[in-house]
Amino acid sequence: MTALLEIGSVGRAFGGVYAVRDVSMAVAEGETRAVIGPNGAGKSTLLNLVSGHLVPDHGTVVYGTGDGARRIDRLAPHARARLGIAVVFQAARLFRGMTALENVMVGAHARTRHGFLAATLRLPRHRREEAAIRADALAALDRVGLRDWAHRSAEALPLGQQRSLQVARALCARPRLLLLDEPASGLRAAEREALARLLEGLRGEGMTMVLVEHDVAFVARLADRVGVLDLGRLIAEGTPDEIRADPAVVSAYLGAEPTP
Ligand SMILES: Nc1ncnc2c1ncn2[C@@H]1O[C@H](COP(=O)(O)OP(=O)(O)OP(=O)(O)O)[C@@H](O)[C@H]1O
Repeated sequence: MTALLEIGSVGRAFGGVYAVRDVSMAVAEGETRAVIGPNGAGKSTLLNLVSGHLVPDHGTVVYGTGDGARRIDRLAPHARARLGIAVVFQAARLFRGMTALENVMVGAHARTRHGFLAATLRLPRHRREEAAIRADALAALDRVGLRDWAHRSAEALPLGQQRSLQVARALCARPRLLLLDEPASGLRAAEREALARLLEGLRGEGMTMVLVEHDVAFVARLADRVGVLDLGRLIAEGTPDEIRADPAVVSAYLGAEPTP
């Protein structure tokens, strides 16, 4: 197995209390890895340690393969984004007053040389790049089923489609590693189904994903392997079937003893 992401004994405390404690995890290239656990288990904290929105108190985060593998745990989020790490946040971080298309185009600017400001100023030499980004953004919208919404206001979209829009924005940055923080939370059954299909499609294309979730059924369907956090510690790791049969997981996460 070639690991694309290797988390080594990371710890992060808030006010003296560890939210993530001594967690190690290797995610193979092309793998879909889920991280589950009860409220406050440290799932979002762990994801933020990978995205760069938090820096670990100790431990390492190594990203890349072969000669390209490097420590990223001190890099700022935008630097990690440039290396190919994209995030779909739980709360829709959409730019208000912008269309769906414009919101997705912002994602593509993470990988371009000139950046968003230069593009916004519409300097002549950026116009060609801008046209390419626009085409990419339209393709990403198409990919997530939102092509017809391209010119509508992003904030007018229902929650499920706002989530899909965030996936489109992340894809437009052409990520090598996609991090998703509770993507199914708050979605209605039909929206959840649409999202699961979209993520299954990405998985089929070999995208490496780390997915933080509450919903065990959602995870079981998508993940190659599942890590279970409880009180900041990784208490189990395995395939969805192994995890569901693990007594430690059943008692910690499902809050019940396994039935005999
Ligand atoms: N910025 C912060 N400041 C203080 N405490 C924090 C911060 N972020 C997280 N924590 C604490 O760290 C612990 C883990 O939180 P985290 O959000 O990572 O858990 P989680 O598993 O994602 O929970 P949930 O499923 O409820 O989102 C919690 O006790 C939380 O209160």
